[in-house]
Parts: sequence; structure tokens; C-alpha cells
Amino acid sequence: MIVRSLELEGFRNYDRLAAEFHPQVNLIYGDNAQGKTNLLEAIAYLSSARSHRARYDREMIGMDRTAAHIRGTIESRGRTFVVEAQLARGRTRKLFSNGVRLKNAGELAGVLNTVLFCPEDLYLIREGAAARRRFLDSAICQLRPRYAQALAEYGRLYEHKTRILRDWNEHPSLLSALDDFDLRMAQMGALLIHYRAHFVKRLQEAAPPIHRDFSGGGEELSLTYTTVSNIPDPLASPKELLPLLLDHQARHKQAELDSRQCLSGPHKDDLLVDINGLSAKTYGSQGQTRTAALSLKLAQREIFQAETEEWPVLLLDDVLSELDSRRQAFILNRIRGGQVFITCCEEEKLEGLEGGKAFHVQGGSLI
Ligand SMILES: Nc1ncnc2c1ncn2[C@@H]1O[C@H](COP(=O)(O)OP(=O)(O)OP(=O)(O)O)[C@@H](O)[C@H]1O
Repeated sequence: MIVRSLELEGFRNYDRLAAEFHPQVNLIYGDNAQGKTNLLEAIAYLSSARSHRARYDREMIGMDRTAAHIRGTIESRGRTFVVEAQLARGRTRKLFSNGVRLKNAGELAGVLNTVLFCPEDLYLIREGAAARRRFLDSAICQLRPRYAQALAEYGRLYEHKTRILRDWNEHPSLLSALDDFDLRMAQMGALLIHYRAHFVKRLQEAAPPIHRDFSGGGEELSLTYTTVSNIPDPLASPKELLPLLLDHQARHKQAELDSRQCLSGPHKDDLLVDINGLSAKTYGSQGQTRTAALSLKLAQREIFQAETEEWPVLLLDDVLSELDSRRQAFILNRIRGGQVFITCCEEEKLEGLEGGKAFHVQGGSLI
């Protein structure tokens, strides 16, 4: 997938923009607060109709404007698509592909897919397990609609069960629904564990070679998926996992009632990351944990390509700082296949760029 060109009108601090991009590396540089991230945000929006940092669409409309327009020409699956998003204050957004109005945002995924890496992702390894679960969940959702459904259903059930556990003392009748919730949660949980285990198996193959190359051969990355403790093989079928989850729930039922918390299920899963045999979270340096986080995202991109035979567009926001020159050179020149957009502040990074195209952003314009 390649974003050939992009036009913006009234989007964030872009009054008007028209840009043609390189099919491989595009380096977007400029001072702080000039519009580099806004540009990546616009591209990402064309793939999902969602922003990684705006809660509401209206935040992306220029301050003094009533509407914003994003238009991209995309090459995908051997065809050319013109994808458009129209955002207007007080009205629902409209999405179009080749002039035809799309019924929902999911249809954009059939045209453009992006993998975005933003500064917060640099802490993926250092943060709590929730961040790594989010990474797994969003990667698997892009590939497996059934997983996305199961995840949403599990989330709803989890919230309901949490409310029952919180309020059962005051309203004992709530307990009559608990067994039903446990069964549904175990059914959905079995699916989540099965899909997560299979995705991590593929990450275990794809991420270590990337990390090795990234670190100049000096570091060996290893990944382990951890889930509900009585499951010996998370790769087993959902049917085989279900009785194990029910058994774990039954053994923790009293503890859940006492603590008023949902203790059993894959909402506590984690992805353990080791570098050279040591926990990266506990012992890794800044550069190592950042490299590991990037390797995971690059591996996600490779898995997507292997499944769909299309490279998703890679959007790297401000990831070069804090990496040594060898690791920076890896980002700039050795990410193989597909189109990459990289934002950075310093102009000197241009010296390290061996091909592609560089864009200087200033005050919402390309100069
Ligand atoms: N809805 C909006 N309308 C107009 N301007 C906006 C809007 N939202 C954000 N901005 C402006 O966009 C600028 C920030 O752009 P952006 O986040 O792309 O910066 P950046 O170039 O990536 O900077 P940094 O290097 O600091 O990350 C800020 O000046 C901000 O005020």
C-alpha cells in the first residue's frame, strides 16, 4: 500500500496542503509544533477514521474553520483509490472511496492499513501489562474480525461482572446472574487466549531477527505470552481451553466475591520481553527498550504483510531521538518493503537518509 499524495484543507494547523510522497521513505522534519504529527494523523485517519490522540473528530478541524477535508490517493491491491474524509462541526463525518460514500469506517481497512508508532509506544516495554495487551489486541483486531468481536464482548461482560462483584453485598439478587456471566466470559476468553497465543508465536519468529539487525547483532530478543495460570498450552483450541478457564474461575470464585474484583480471565495477560535473557522491563536501557518496542511494531507489520500480501504504511512519529546513530540508520534506511513516514526535529537526520524524500514542515505548510 502506498500513499501517493495527500491533500488537506482546514485540518489541524493545515489551512491547505498538497503533497506527493515517495513510495519508500518520507522524512518529515521541522521544529516543534509545526504540524509533523498532524500530517501522520491525517494519513492514519484515512485508514481507520480514528485518531490516536483526538477523542472527538472536531478536535482535528482547524480552530477557525467549520470543516476539515482529508483526501488521499492510495495504491492498494493493484488499484488506485481516492479516499476522502469530510469532518464538519455538529455533523457526522463522511467517508468516501472513489466517490462512493462508505457505510462504516471498517471499509477503509480494505483500502489502506497503517501501523503507527508514536512517542508513547516507546514505553511499551516499560509500562504495565495493559499497554502490551493493547498492542496485541489492536494488531490482532486488524487481522481477525472475529477477534475484534470477541474482545468487545469480553469487555462488556467484564464490566458487568465487575459491577455485580462490586454491588452484590447490597443487592444479593445480582449473584443469580453470575454463573451466566462466568460462562460467557470463559467462552470469549478462550477465543482471546487462542488468538493471542497464535499471534505471539508469529511475533516470536518475526521480532528477534529485526531486533538483532536493529541492534547491530548484539542483542537477542525473546518473547513469552503469559495467561491464566492453569493453562499449559495457550495454543490449544478454544474448545480445549474452555473447561480450564471454567475450572480456574470456580477455584477463584470465593476470592472474587471477597475482593469484589474480577480475578480470573485473560484480562490479566501479558507479553514478557527479554533481551539477552534478562527482563527488558527490569534491566533494559532506554535505547534497548525503545528498540524492542519498535521491533515489535515492525514485526506486526511483517505479519500483516505475510497474511495480506500488502505492506501496511508505516508511520513513525518522533522515534529517532534517543537512539544511537546505528539504530537511527536502521530506521532511515533498512526498513525493507513498503512505505514509511518518519517525523523528526533535526535537519541533520537528512544526512543519514540514503534515499526517499524529505519534507520540511513549518507552521502548517510544506516548504
Ligand atoms: N484543531 C486545530 N486547529 C489549529 N491548529 C491546531 C489544531 N490542533 C492542533 N493544532 C496546532 O498544531 C500544532 C502541533 O502540531 P503537531 O502536533 O503536528 O506538531 P509537531 O510538528 O509534530 O511537533 P513536535 O515536534 O513538538 O511533536 C500546534 O501548534 C497546535 O496548536
